[in-house]
Amino acid sequence: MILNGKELSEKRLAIVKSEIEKTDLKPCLATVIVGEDPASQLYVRMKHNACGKVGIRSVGVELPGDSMTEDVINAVEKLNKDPAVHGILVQLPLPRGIDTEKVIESVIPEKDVDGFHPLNNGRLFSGRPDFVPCTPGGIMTILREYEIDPAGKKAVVIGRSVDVGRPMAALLINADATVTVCHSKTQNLAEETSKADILISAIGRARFVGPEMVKKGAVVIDVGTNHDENGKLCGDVDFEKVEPIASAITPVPGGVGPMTIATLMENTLESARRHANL
Ligand SMILES: Nc1nc(=O)c2c([nH]1)NC[C@@H]1CN(c3ccc(C(=O)N[C@@H](CCC(=O)O)C(=O)O)cc3)C=[N+]21
Repeated sequence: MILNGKELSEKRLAIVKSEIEKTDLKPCLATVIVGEDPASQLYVRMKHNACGKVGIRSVGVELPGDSMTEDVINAVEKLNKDPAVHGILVQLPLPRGIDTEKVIESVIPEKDVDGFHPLNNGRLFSGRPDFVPCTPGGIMTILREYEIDPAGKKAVVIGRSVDVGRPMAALLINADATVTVCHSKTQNLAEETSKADILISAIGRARFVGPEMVKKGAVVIDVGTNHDENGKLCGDVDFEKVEPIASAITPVPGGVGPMTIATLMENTLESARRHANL
């Protein structure tokens, strides 16, 4: 079975749209982008497009690539204080030289629709999540909508990043899975991944996960957005070879990526609701 993130994201976006139309909420997402990385510009554009589709207002702050940490924090603090702004997203990665942790901590947790602030992280890890990071949040929505219950299953996450691997592990723990987190220092990765009932790959290497790493009947979730040697967009998983042995698998494109954006819209709507005490 192919887990159609594109289709599911459209369904979720339609729900967000109708919720906004039903209320007189005027949700607003602010994005902050530093420098001119074309991939980051593309992602931010996609987020603004999604806002436009569902009726979320969006404002974009663009700072030069040679900005100092303080400049970025100043921009964030303006948005913190602006009552019309409900969500703040600082596009990552930030240019080298900028203290990413400091910038993330400058976003007030109430507007942290990315779920990257340590307070929201801590809440997630203590089992009382508030804003959940959009990629792992979107993956949990995929699992729920396709009625894949992680409870009691063995889940293996490859990657331990703050934006994907770590919160993914926390969400799966909260959903009663038995969770293993693998990373660059893991010895015998294939031995670990082959035990997974649910395998989540967030490595960032084109077609790295082959069939020898996957148990027959496993659910395979591919977070990778890579380009292969021909410049073709592909995931971490060798889809052609893994799809036949998986019971369910997300494609790239059209899997996790669109769900990331849909979850960002949901988080922004939720923030606007709270702001209005609805
Ligand atoms: N503060 C912050 N929050 C993020 O959520 C964040 C970020 N920084 N930095 C970069 C990553 C990456 N990311 C993606 C979102 C959508 C797709 C997506 O929709 N991809 C399409 C394909 C798009 C294409 O054609 O390249 C798909 O998979 O179908 C991919 C990647 C959000 N990120």
